[in-house]
Amino acid sequence: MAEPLFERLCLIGVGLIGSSIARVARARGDIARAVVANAKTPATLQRVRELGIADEVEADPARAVRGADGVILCVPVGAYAPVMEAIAPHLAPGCVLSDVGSTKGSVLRDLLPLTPSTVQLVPAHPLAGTEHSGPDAGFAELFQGRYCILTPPPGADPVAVERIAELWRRCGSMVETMDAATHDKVLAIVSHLPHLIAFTICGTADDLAQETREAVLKYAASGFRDFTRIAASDVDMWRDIFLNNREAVLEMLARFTEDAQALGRAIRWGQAAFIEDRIARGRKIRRGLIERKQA
Ligand SMILES: NC(=O)C1=CN([C@@H]2O[C@H](COP(=O)(O)OP(=O)(O)OC[C@H]3O[C@@H](n4cnc5c(N)ncnc54)[C@H](O)[C@@H]3O)[C@@H](O)[C@H]2O)C=CC1
Ligand SMILES: O=C(O)C(=O)Cc1ccc(O)cc1
Repeated sequence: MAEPLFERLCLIGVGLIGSSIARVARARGDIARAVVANAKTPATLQRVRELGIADEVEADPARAVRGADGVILCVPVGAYAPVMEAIAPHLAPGCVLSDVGSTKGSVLRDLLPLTPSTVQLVPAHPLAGTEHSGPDAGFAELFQGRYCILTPPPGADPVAVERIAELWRRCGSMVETMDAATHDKVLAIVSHLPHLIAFTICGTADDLAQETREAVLKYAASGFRDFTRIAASDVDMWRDIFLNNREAVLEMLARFTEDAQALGRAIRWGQAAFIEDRIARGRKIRRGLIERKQA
């Protein structure tokens, strides 16, 4: 077996993503010699102890990071600033600081100014997840065959970047690198806008008159059901994503609204060719995605 990448890997937050990393580390043995878990609530800490997925469980984030050569923030992105304030003075020299957050410009904004010069910041975002949250929701196979995007700041130490890249490869992921602004634009359209639409459509259905709403729930076929799956996602996490990728989400929402209104107009005026074109584009994109997966 290869040498562990980290002697002491500290996970701040052990929900779906943090506990999945802990599970992979436990299952493989070549990611960290010891995993230290920190969480906000005593209930989560207790559950992590019961699950036996970490070597140490520590309630105080400042104590948790002491002596760690790797630290990964696995909390909602809105919690980064206060968490970083608490841990920054206690990060060991030479430590690699990473994260798994869904927005990346905000990570540089919140972490870089407080990162000691002896610590290397290498942000990451595994494009893998579910609508479930908490330590019980995690599983070791979550990252397998999925992309993980690294957004190292300009001038990042290539050795530190490679260490985080190798961590994700050992989790089964395909690693890509891009700048934070590009990441945030791409994710706004492929992930953040679809969630915004799902939350909204469920709210719209819920606002309908009692009678209609009941019929919607009773006859919910796959279209509406697919939206309800992602609309079941964690409230804190998604509030923080929207607030921390504001510009890109609003830009994609504006484009989407314009396009949706154009389709609405075509329906109003009976423009069959326009409607057919929009549907055909959707089919083409879906086919392309499936072909890429099979290739
Ligand atoms: N859920 C998903 O599908 C994915 C989530 N992410 C990102 O991963 C991060 C974690 O998400 P999940 O594991 O899904 O969330 P989760 O809700 O399952 O777990 C979050 C953890 O953070 C802790 N926490 C929350 N607020 C905190 C605070 N103020 N201070 C300290 N700890 C705090 C919670 O106690 C919990 O242990 C988020 O930044 C999210 O954007 C990235 C990829 C996929
Ligand atoms: O459950 C789903 O469909 C997801 O889209 C999961 C997800 C949520 C947030 C991310 O930043 C990445 C993946």
